[in-house]
Amino acid sequence: QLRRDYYANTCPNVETIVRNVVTQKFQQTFVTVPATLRLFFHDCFVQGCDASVIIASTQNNQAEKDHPDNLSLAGDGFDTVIKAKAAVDAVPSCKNKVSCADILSMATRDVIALSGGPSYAVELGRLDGLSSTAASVDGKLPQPTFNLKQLTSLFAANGLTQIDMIALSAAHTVGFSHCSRFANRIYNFSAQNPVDPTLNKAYASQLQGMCPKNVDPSVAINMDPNTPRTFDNVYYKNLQQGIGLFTSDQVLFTDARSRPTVNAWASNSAAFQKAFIKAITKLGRVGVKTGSQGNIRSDCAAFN
Ligand code: HEM
Ligand SMILES: [Ca+2]
Ligand SMILES: [Ca+2]
Repeated sequence: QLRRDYYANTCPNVETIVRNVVTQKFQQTFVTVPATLRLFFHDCFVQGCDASVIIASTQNNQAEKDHPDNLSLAGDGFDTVIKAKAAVDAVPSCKNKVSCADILSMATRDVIALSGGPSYAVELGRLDGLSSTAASVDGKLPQPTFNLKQLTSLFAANGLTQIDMIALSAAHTVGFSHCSRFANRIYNFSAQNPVDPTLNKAYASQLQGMCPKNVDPSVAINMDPNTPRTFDNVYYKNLQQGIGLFTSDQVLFTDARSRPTVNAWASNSAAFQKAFIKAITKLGRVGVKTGSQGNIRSDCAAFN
């Protein structure tokens, strides 16, 4: 029931308003890109794309954003949505007409384009959800230690195919990770191999240099060491070289069932972009709320 022209009558300029805010925020900090993109993913996989992840905790409710899997969501993603919402609501005819879930979908489309990724038309018409609990996040988000089967089944639970999963994983072509998320691959990996043998040797020593054993837990490193600020298919070229940061990245090349797709997209950026657009459009349809299942929040971080 999502439509491209959902706001044509109520707020015809909404896409321009959001894009202007996102562009301004992007000029202030590149972190806007990965932060917004990951926020969209973590929203859609928990209770659907309904901005439940943006709700702040209160005395009576521990919200999704305070679940351990969401604590590393960067503040700039939340800030982008809050600022875009304020700009939309500053237009009298648009006030309280556009959902936070749709603003996050538009902002995600915009950050992908701003960082060199594909442009696409975004579907609209999501309502904002009426609940957000930390408990509801349990088991809903993929872990960096996941193997192909685990990744595929979690994405399948959201109506996404293995191909969609491989395409969406390319989001790791931008952004940062804290050292703890892959430390198991560079220290004490197994009895036979102190370092994960699927990791490129030079990259492994580089990672050990940036993430020494007792590193400050706030240290974060680029996930794509080659083009960290460009949304591109270098993600797949890296995997071919053993330069996938997480087990869940590298397994896409290590596992013979997904390797052909990685190889195809490493050598064909247009094919990757097409698959990515298809997959992120499907991601945006997950668990969409309509009618009495949701509403339009006046403050994205609080229920009305
Ligand atoms: C396939 C399974 C996935 C796993 C296991 C996974 C796991 C992770 C982990 C552990 C981090 C590092 C967080 C930190 O230490 O701060 C991360 C970062 C990130 N993830 Fe994923 N992720 C997956 C899929 C996705 C998808 C589908 C998207 C978006 C479409 C996405 C977007 C991002 C972005 C943009 C970052 C960087 C965030 C930043 O720099 O603030 N990830 N992911
Ligand atoms: Ca959600
Ligand atoms: Ca890149």
